Amino acid sequence: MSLEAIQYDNGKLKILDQLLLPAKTEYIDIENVEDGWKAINTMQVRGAPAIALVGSLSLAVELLRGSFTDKTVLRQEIKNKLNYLITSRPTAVNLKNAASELIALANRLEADAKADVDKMKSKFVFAIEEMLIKDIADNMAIGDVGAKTICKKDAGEGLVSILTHCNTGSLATAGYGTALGVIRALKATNMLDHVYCTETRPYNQGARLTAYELVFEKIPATLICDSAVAALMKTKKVTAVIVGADRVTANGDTANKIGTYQIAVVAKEHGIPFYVAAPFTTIDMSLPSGNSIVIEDRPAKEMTDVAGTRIAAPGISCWNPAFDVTPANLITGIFTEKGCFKPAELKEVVPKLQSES
Ligand SMILES: CSC[C@H]1O[C@H](OP(=O)(O)O)[C@H](O)[C@@H]1O
Repeated sequence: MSLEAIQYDNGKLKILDQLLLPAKTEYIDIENVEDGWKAINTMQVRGAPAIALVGSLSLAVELLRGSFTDKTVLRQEIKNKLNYLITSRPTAVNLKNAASELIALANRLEADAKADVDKMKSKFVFAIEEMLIKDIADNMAIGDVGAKTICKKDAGEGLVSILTHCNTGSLATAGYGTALGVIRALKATNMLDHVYCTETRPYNQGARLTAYELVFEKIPATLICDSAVAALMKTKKVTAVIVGADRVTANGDTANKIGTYQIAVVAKEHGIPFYVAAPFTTIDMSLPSGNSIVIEDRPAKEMTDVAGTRIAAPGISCWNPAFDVTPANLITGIFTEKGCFKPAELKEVVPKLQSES
């Protein structure tokens, strides 16, 4: 059983407070949208897919606690709450996509003369619960696509060693993970030799979360400093780099955790393939390139303090962007549940696949 970032059962929502990991495993109740917004904004829960799920589920639990007599009032309430939720963190596209789909669903349900307001609410909540189940299935498919691609193109005769950055596992999704899902799939097919995970300063998703997941599942792994990536590639075997994504634009540029861009540059220098793993809906065709992605700035305190103790010199100014953008020319392929695509293929394949779904 993997570590569960989200526990949802019949209208009750709990999240694992990831700010306390790995020292403490503590779940907190999410009873409404305000709780959901705060948990996402403070990064008690994080990871693009998990953010979308917790935001949507926080609305579901709030609606289940409330009662409505009018479908128009319910639809407007849903729209207001979702537009508020997407202000919690701007860069990852998953919550924005979920909000757009759920607002469109609310409009359809309001227009459905056969559904009264109670039926509208129950159908809306059921749709959110289905998102949770779909996320788990999609993650398994991403893992399968990634593992098969790497085994076919990069493994050669031997086992593979993978470098990953940040956390993209069960603590960032509803289950198997994205980049870490590919690693799990490689392990499951006995193709994995070793995993290197970066600390991922300043929130330390790698040291605190990815290392925790890898140790928990007895996956052979080594933690490295963010600054050790080039030396690792120069001195040890790295078959491929696999990272997650918060948003992929139409030309294949990808926003991901700060530090991803420099890993891609160093991978190019060493001739190591660089893959992105993400749900298909992370591809945002409305943005032509990475220049259009809003990059979230986080508080300086997340850099200057470690475990509540200040380590940076008082008075120093800080720049703490949560993400950076890796240009498409540094990306070998993008693993999604619908297949592996080269960045240059997106403009052609994405519209076709979107029309099929
Ligand atoms: C599958 S999670 C995608 C993405 O989210 C992480 O960012 P954060 O921890 O700030 O939410 C990181 O960029 C992961 O790659």
